[in-house]
Amino acid sequence: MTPSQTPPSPEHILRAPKVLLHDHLDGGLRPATVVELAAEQGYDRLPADDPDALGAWFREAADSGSLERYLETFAHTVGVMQTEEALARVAAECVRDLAADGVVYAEVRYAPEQHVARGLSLEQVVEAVNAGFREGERLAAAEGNRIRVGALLTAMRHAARALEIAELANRYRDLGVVGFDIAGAEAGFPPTRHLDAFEFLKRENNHFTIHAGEAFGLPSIWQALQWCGADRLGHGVRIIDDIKVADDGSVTLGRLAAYVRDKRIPLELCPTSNLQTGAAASYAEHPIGLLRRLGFRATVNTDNRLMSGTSMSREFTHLVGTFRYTLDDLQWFTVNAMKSAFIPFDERLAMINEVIKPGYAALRSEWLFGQRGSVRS
Ligand SMILES: O=c1[nH]cnc2c1ncn2[C@H]1C[C@H](O)[C@@H](CO)O1
Ligand SMILES: [Zn+2]
Repeated sequence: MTPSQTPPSPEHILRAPKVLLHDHLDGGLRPATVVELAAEQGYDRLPADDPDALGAWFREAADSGSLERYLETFAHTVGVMQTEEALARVAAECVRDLAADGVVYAEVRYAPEQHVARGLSLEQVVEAVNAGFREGERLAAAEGNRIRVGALLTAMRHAARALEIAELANRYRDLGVVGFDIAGAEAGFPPTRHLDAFEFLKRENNHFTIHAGEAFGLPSIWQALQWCGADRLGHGVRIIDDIKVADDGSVTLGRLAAYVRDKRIPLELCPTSNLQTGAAASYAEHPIGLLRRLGFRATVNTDNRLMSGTSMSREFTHLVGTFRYTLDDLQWFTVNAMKSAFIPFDERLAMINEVIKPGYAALRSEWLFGQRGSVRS
């Protein structure tokens, strides 16, 4: 048995370099931080004051089988992220937590319009988060975990501020913001409501992803790609509805699924989140297994670490346990994600060749030679 035939250990999964494209800043707070920020800011609506109980509350409340109910839990995180100090703290902790989990590159998203309830301007929100990200990168490096983080600015699809947020993302381009997104309830809020924002970004040669094909199916994916011109799909998991597997195992792709695969459209898959919102019934039945086999540009993501009680290592561990994935598979997902990032091509390539591939090669060689550090002794 070689490392290419054996599922990796939890320790190897933790240390494997990982890339995360779909993670919400307001979905990844430490429970203890929510409690402390609520006390500092006089937020008195938390459902629990003890961090463990609060963490359990978020996971259970988000586990409803409905995206709309899942989204209700964000009132409590957004509720305590209304000052520059709170935003910078949450952003710095996010980066340190991701880095400690072995994430080497991440794009973290949030909706600036949700953080202005106590008087901050959109610019102040973006600058506070950026400052927190830079501080988190510095602290993580000092802890021995190097990571690079870019922000994605999200507009809420039920609101009407998408163009304004797209313009904001464009203004902060090269200043920490690498792209744009829309999120929120999908059914009843098609992405074409925000065409002006997407057309603006295309004219500016900027990048965006769209949450599509999570709670609603193919029409949402089709609009996101063919009307709006999304570079990536947030989730996109319902593309499975356009794939037929016959009893003899033969597979037929519909026109849209074929387009997604042929054009190498990145799918930001979030397995645990999908189980909670009812988009998939179990890890074993999650479309990621088939999409990986068919060679779609599939990536693995956390979506909301707090609401899903997850991390990149946990997502990988579930997949390894379910599909017997090896280090080769984890490298494949990671390289897919790095290829799909919104930073410049030469920087993506350098991350792949200088960080990701050597990182996986080192783990394989450790496996072959027995134990950590034994390669040269
Ligand atoms: O999985 C999701 N689908 C749609 N919207 C989502 C998801 N996770 C988080 N959001 C929303 C709630 C957050 O407040 C917002 C910005 O991060 O994005
Ligand atoms: Zn999401």
